[in-house]
Amino acid sequence: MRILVVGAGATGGYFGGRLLQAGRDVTFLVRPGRAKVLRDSGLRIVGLGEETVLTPSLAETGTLDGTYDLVLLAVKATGLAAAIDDFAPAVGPETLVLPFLNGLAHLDALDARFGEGAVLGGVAKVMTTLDDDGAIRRLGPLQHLTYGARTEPAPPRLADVGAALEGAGFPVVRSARITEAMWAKWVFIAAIGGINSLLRGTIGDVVAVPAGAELAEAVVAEAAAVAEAAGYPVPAADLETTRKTVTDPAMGGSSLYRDLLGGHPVEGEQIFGDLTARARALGVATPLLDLVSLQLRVHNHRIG
Ligand SMILES: NC(=O)C1=CN([C@@H]2O[C@H](COP(=O)(O)OP(=O)(O)OC[C@H]3O[C@@H](n4cnc5c(N)ncnc54)[C@H](OP(=O)(O)O)[C@@H]3O)[C@@H](O)[C@H]2O)C=CC1
Ligand SMILES: CC(C)(CO)C(=O)C(=O)O
Repeated sequence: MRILVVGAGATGGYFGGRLLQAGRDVTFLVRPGRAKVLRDSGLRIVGLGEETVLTPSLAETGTLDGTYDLVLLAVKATGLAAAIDDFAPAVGPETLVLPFLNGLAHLDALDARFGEGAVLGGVAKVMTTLDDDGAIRRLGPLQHLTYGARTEPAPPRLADVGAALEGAGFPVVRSARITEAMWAKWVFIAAIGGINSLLRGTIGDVVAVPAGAELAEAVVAEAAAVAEAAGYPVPAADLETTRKTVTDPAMGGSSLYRDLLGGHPVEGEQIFGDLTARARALGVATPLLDLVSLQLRVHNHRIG
């Protein structure tokens, strides 16, 4: 199966790199800056005692000249529209697109361009970031992909997707309820990122002070209430994982918090603006998440 990874950053670079290591047919679609780093230094995965250097196959944007079987999409939401235009030449009648962006907003844009049947649902959990020198740094052991069809019947090539992703050194789950899984991840990331942003600290910082853990639980409860009202209640085990994570003294920050601290644009509208808008439409009060959403809007406005 020919796989095109769009976004060779912390998420796409990590999972794409693992697939490459496992011998899969992987090409990374990259823009000139990232292409230079990957050509000069290789695709490096570091941290947790690892120093892996891979030689990836690259396609620069604007040079795609054939279709792929599977597109793994891992760009920031802020770059989604441009990325869609850039990888569109790789999408033929049989291509499946598997996005790993947080939230659900990206699905509308992908469905509109490629058709709902071609767009799978996906959830990535991984603790990685890009170092200043372009290496993909693991910050913790978490690594997990979930994927599934959003349409009935499932696309015939879904089984091939499983075969392509499995056995590459990270757990992969095919979900029959992928939209529910995406909501559960949305609650997870909105809770972690919301707590980080609201209190300007890691989860460890927050739970170290009196009333910190209570605030963390309150943010989880708000996000979970929206998912429930939307018809996708977070399964009890996932909710428990989220609660444990946001009260874990060893837990750090989300990628959104790292972007916030670094003065970069954040996925505020996609993770919080969309969630709070849905909450309002459903009659669910989300005062804490509203504040996060507004705060991130101000941040994005300030940095321009
Ligand atoms: N980091 C994490 O731990 C996790 C992140 N996520 C989600 O995954 C998504 C990606 O995040 P993350 O990996 O952190 O982001 P990064 O910024 O690390 O990586 C995004 C990559 O996409 C590339 N890119 C952007 N536009 C294009 C384009 N048009 N063509 C080719 N490449 C492009 C960027 O390259 P360039 O150098 O050219 O800008 C960059 O390398 C987000 O929605 C995030 O919320 C989900 C789970 C975990
Ligand atoms: C919390 C985490 C690491 C889980 O994958 C995440 O999604 C992010 O930082 O964006």
